[in-house]
Amino acid sequence: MAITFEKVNFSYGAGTTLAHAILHDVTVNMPSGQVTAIVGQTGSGKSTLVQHINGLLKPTQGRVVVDDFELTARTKEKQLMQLRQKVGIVFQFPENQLFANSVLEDVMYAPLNFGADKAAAQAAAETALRRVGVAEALWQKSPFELSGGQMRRVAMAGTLASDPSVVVLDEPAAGLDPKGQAELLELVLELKSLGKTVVFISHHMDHVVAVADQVVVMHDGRVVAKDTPAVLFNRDLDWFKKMKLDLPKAGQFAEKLMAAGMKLPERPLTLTQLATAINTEVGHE
Ligand SMILES: Nc1ncnc2c1ncn2[C@@H]1O[C@H](COP(=O)(O)OP(=O)(O)OP(=O)(O)O)[C@@H](O)[C@H]1O
Repeated sequence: MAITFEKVNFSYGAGTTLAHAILHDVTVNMPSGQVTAIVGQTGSGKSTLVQHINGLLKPTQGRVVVDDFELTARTKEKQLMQLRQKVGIVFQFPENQLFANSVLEDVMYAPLNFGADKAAAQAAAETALRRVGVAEALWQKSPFELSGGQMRRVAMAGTLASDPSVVVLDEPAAGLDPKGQAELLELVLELKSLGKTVVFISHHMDHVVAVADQVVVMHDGRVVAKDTPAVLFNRDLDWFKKMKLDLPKAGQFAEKLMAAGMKLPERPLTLTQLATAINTEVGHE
């Protein structure tokens, strides 16, 4: 499912004296079945942008089209269920997304909410928990007894259990160790191989190099570039400094991949290749 932003402007508190304009004339498309990474310095509007994809936020002006669904300032709350069935989102702070007494119950919520019966919801939840690597021993525990990395995986399973066509991940690598990061990237590639459209926000340029088909760069609420990683990371260093993006690390990562005999467009990588490359890059956020 393709996603298109057309001249989207967004202000928190629109129409009040506290209006705070965040997105300015954002026009960008995220092609169906591909992985789009959103990068940009902190506060550049990345989370605000992606929260438009499932209608958590609505454009103050302009429109967002997801497949055949059109989201505008006039879209009614009750129409949003249709959009939310297509789009699953995992938030930056996944603990805010967990609520039930047990991990399994938590992950069953979305399929139940979208009309699955209990047996089907449980089967979907179990498949999703296995896919994201949550051990069966944890399924009856309270989600709040888990580590940050485990909570993130449960939140991810909760999103995948209803089999959305579009998966949006807001900084999914936060709180994951290098092995977890490599597994996450592998999951992103697996979602792509299942035909899903994946949008992920990242501060890890190495992750972006590894899995993104295209990279959207945000700066002060505007989209300032949309390129393939190979084209983007060949830009002039001063441009990256201006955008406050950590290119040297991405460059080193790309060099390491190439030294290991891989060309940038040559993907997917294996889990071992990703883990090796990421392990040598530990130390940044
Ligand atoms: N609920 C809100 N009300 C008012 N302003 C907000 C709200 N949420 C975010 N903002 C402001 O919007 C701007 C963009 O925030 P956003 O979270 O979209 O940036 P980001 O690029 O995702 O940042 P980060 O990388 O730190 O997560 C920031 O100036 C932030 O202070």
